[in-house]
Amino acid sequence: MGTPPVIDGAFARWLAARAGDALMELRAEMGHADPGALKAAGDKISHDLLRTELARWRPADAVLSEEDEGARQAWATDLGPSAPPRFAADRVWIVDPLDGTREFSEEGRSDWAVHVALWARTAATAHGLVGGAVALPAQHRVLGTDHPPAYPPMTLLAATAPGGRTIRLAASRSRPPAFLTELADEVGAELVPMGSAGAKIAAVISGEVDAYVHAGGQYEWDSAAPVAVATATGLHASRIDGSALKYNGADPRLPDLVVCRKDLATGLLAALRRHLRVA
Ligand SMILES: Nc1ncnc2c1ncn2[C@@H]1O[C@H](COP(=O)(O)O)[C@@H](OP(=O)(O)O)[C@H]1O
Ligand SMILES: [Mg+2]
Repeated sequence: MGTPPVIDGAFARWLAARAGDALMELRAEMGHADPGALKAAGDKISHDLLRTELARWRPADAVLSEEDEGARQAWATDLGPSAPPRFAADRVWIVDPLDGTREFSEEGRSDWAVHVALWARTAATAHGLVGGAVALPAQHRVLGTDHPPAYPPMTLLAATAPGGRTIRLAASRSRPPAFLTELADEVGAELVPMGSAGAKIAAVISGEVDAYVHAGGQYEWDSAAPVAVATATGLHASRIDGSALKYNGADPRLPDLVVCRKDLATGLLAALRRHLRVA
C-alpha cells in the first residue's frame, strides 16, 4: 500500500481513501443479491483495514471504532482499571468503517462513507478534533482537513424567489427525528432524505443542502470526521441545544447535532430550542 503521509490530516485522507477502495472492490465482487452479507462483509473489511494500518503507522495512539467489541458501552465517570485505553491516551482515532451501511448494501446508492478522525487532548477546539477525512467512494471524492473544502457557495441563496428561497434540510432516510417535519415547515425548509451522517454533512459542505439536523441517537464515530471537516471549512456544528459537540467522552453516545452554514445557525437553533421546550 506504500508509505502513508506523516502529517495526521493527510494520513487520515490516505487511510479513508484506502478503506473506501476496498469497499468499492467488495461491492463489485459480491454484488447486491444478499444485502445482509454485503453489510457484514463491508463493516468487517473496512474495520480490519483501519485497525491494521493504525496499529502499523500510529502504534502509540488509541482507537475507537464502531466495530470494536463493547464500543457502545457507556463508562462511569469513576473509571476503573478495565476502562479502555482511549481515556488515558493523548490521541484517539475515532473511526466509522462504514457509515450508511444500509445504503452501501443498496445497488446504485452513493450515500455511504468511511470516517477517520483524530481527537487530541491538547486540541485548541471545543470538540477536540484536530484532523479528519470522509471518503465518499461511490461519489469518487474524499473530503479532509488537510485541504479543507471551500465554504459552500452563497450564490445559491442569491436565487431567492419572492417569499424566500426554501432551505434544503438533509435528514435520515430511515430514522428522521420526530419533530423534523414541523421544524421544516416552521423555518420554510424542504426535507432531503439521505443515508449516512458523513454523506449528509458532505452535502452541506458542497452546498447541495443547507443544513443537516439529527436527533434521537447516534455515536461519536457517526459525526467525528465529518464534523472535523465541516468546522475546518468554517461551517457551524453543534448539539441541537447549541452546546458544543464533544468527543472521546466516557459515554460514546452523541445523540443529536446540527451542521449548517453560519448564516442559518441562529435561526435554526432558535427554532430547535422552541421544539426542545415542547418535547
Ligand atoms: N436513532 C439512532 N440511534 C443510533 N444510531 C443512529 C440513529 N439514527 C442514525 N444512527 C446512525 O447514524 C448513521 C447515519 O444514519 P442515517 O443514515 O439514518 O442518517 C448510521 O450509522 P451506520 O450506518 O454507521 O450504522 C446510523 O446507524
Ligand atoms: Mg455510522
